[in-house]
Amino acid sequence: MLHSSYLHYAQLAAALFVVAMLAVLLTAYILAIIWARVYFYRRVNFSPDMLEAGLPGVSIIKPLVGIDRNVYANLETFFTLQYPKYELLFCLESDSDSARMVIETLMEKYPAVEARLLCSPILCGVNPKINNMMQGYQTAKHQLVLISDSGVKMRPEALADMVWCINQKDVGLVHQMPFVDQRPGFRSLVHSAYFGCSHAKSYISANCLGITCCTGMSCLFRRQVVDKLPSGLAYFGRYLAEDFFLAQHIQSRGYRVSVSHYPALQDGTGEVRFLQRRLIRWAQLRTAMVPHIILLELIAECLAAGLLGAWALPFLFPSLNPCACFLIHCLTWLLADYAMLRSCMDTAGVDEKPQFGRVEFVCAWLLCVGMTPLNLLVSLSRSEIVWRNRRFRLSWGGATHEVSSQQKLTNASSKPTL
Ligand SMILES: CCCCCCCC/C=C\CCCCCCCC(=O)N[C@@H](CO)[C@H](O)/C=C/CCCCCCCCCCCCC
Ligand SMILES: O=c1ccn([C@@H]2O[C@H](COP(=O)(O)OP(=O)(O)O[C@H]3OC[C@@H](O)[C@H](O)[C@H]3O)[C@@H](O)[C@H]2O)c(=O)[nH]1
Repeated sequence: MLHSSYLHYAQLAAALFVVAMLAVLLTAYILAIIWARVYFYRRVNFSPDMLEAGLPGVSIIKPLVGIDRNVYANLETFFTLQYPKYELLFCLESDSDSARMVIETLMEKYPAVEARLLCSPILCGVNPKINNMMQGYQTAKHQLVLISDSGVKMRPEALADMVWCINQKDVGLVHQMPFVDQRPGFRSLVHSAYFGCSHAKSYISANCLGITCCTGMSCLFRRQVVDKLPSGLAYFGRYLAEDFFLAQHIQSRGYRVSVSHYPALQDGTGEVRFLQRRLIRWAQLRTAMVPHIILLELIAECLAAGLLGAWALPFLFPSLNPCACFLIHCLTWLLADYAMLRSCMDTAGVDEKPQFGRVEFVCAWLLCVGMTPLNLLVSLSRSEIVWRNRRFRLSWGGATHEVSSQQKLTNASSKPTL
């Protein structure tokens, strides 16, 4: 008797906790949607003083391996940036890389843009992206450095925006929230539904709470802060999640990390299974660095939160039907996700009209809602990370070692710096 009343009180407490948690999640989600609607695509103007003093130069490092989808069109956007002073540093892992021809064609088409092609990666750690970028970093002329992944497209005004953000008080790093270039097709919609809904919700909430959450696909930072480390950017070569540690380092030096008004436009036309592999890899990185985060992510997802709600609400209000609670929860989540996606799109500009229908969106959304918890669970079951033909093993905290490499740095043995 005593035992069953304890059980009842424990269940009551758990149900109240779940309902309170769902209310917090919903409120946080609504705030994140409003934040995105107000913040993204806001036009900024440089102060006359700053314009008079001259805008700072930016060295843009583009690490490239092979040909990505739409590589020509995406890279071309870096030759047409509306910014007065920048250099492009294309970093290849070998001079026979297939991306070389594309870059040379673009360099010929835009001779006025300062651009260099580098093909001698510097082996300084396990992270192949850092190894590749170091050749550009060492020769970069400017104090502001932008790391920009190969598959990212840049709007003409985005670089100026990032420079404006980094010139705010105490800002040491500015990153673009990963999003997707709006293209027709179901694959692109799945990418948009993932990055514009579930990912945007976590990314924005974390950043608004002051939690370091920075993806290295597009981030601008002050070189002088990184160069305080004896080996500079090379220091982060020991981690696979160099972006997380870079942002942490910059914060530890007393600088703020801020989000650009323009999300990063990834290509998003790749196959869904590749997106899934990438998300599993990212989840593996997060698990190694901040293990408790995965539990939080799982319960902040639509399905888990819905199942918890479908138990807790009828427990508190026995007249409620669990199935109805679950369906209403999913519908609310779907509408919130759609609102978030629209907030991440430039509704007043180029993306004014979505290039997809409602039914298509619901299908893509269902796929993402099912895929996200599955990815998190798969990530927990794996001990090795595979990234572009290389296998790695992570230790708790994020330090990494390579298990095997099928694709060695071509120049590794011939350069004295390696
Ligand atoms: C409606 C509100 C829902 C809030 C749910 C918040 C739950 C998750 C909170 C933070 C997770 C953010 C994940 C963003 C995606 C990051 C993508 C990624 O994995 N990128 C990696 C590769 O580029 C990168 O190396 C990882 C960087 C970020 C890791 C995030 C660590 C956050 C640590 C937070 C710990 C305290 C959480 C307390 C939250 C209230
Ligand atoms: O072996 C490699 C792999 C990748 N890269 C470059 O690194 C960039 C990102 O590569 P991918 O697109 O494969 O990977 P992701 O988009 O998942 O990267 C992301 O996750 C891991 C983080 O360390 C990265 O900072 C982040 O950009 C590309 O520009 C790619 O060309 C290399 O230079 N060498």
